[in-house]
Amino acid sequence: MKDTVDSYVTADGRTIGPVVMEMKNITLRFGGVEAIKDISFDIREGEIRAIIGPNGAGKSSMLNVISGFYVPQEGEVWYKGARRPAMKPFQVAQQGIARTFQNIALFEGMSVLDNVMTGRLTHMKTGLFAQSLWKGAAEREEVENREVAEKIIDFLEIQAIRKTPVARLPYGLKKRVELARALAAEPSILLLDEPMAGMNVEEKEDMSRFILDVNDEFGTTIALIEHDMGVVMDLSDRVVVMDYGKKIGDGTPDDVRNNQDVIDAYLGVAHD
Ligand SMILES: Nc1ncnc2c1ncn2[C@@H]1O[C@H](COP(=O)(O)OP(=O)(O)OP(=O)(O)O)[C@@H](O)[C@H]1O
Repeated sequence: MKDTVDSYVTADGRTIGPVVMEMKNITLRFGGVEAIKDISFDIREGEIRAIIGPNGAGKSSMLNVISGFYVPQEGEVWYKGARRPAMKPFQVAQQGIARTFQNIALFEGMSVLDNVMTGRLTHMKTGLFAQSLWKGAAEREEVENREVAEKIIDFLEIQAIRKTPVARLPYGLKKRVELARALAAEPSILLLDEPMAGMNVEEKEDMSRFILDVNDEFGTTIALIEHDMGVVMDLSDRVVVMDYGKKIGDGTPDDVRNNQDVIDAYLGVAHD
C-alpha cells in the first residue's frame, strides 16, 4: 500500500508525501568490482529512509551516487519527477541535496558559526563582482544567511559553543556541527553518512533525537546510511538493506527485521 499511495500519515502523526527521488536499476563498478548491482528504490517526501548493510555492502557507494560523487555506469536517478543528468556534486547540492560525511569534513580552525555559515554557500546569489557594485544586496544576504545559521545553531543546542574553534570540540559535538552545516543549506533531502559511527550510547541517543526533531520541525526528507542495524530501526520509516552490492530487503523496520535474507546477512551466513 505504502508503495502506491501518494501520501500517508505515520503512526506518530507525520505526513509522508509522494516519491521525491527514485533510483532505477543502478549499477556501479570500480574496475572489476561491482559495488552496486542493479538496485532500485525510492525516497518519499518527508520520510526518514535508511540504507543499511554489513561492511562492504555498497552503502557509501549508493550515498555517493545520490549526492553526485559517483555517476553509475547503468541506471537512472530521478529527482522531483525528472531524470537527473550526470551532475557535479555542487550542482546536486544546488538542487537541494545536502550531506554529511563519515569522516567529519569541517574546517577545524574555524568557529562553529563560521562552519555553519559555509553551509549557506549554495544560497549566495551575490558574487564578488556584484558585491563590489552593490554593497546593499550583499549585506542583506549576509544578514539573512546569519539568521538561518543562528536559528539552526539554536535548534541543535550548540549556542554555547558557537564561537569555539571546531578543533577544540569532542567528536560527538563535531558530528552535530556537521549536521548543522548541512541543515544550513535548507535542503529538500538531507543525506547522512553513518551519523552515529564512533559515538557512545549517549551521543547516539542525542543524535537520534536531533534527526527526528529535524525531520519533524523542518519536514526535511532524510536518507541515511548506517552500519549498525539497531540504531536505525527506531528512527526510520523505511529501510533498504544491501549486501554484497545487492538489495536484499526493502520495507518498514518490521518487514526487514523479519526478512530471512537480512537475518542471514547480518549473521554472516555464507553466500553461493
Ligand atoms: N573508490 C573505490 N574504488 C574501488 N573499489 C571501491 C571504491 N569504493 C568502494 N569500493 C568497493 O565497493 C564495495 C562497496 O564499498 P562501500 O564502501 O560502498 O560499502 P559500505 O557498505 O559503505 O561499507 P562500510 O560499511 O565498510 O563503509 C567494496 O567491495 C569496496 O571495496
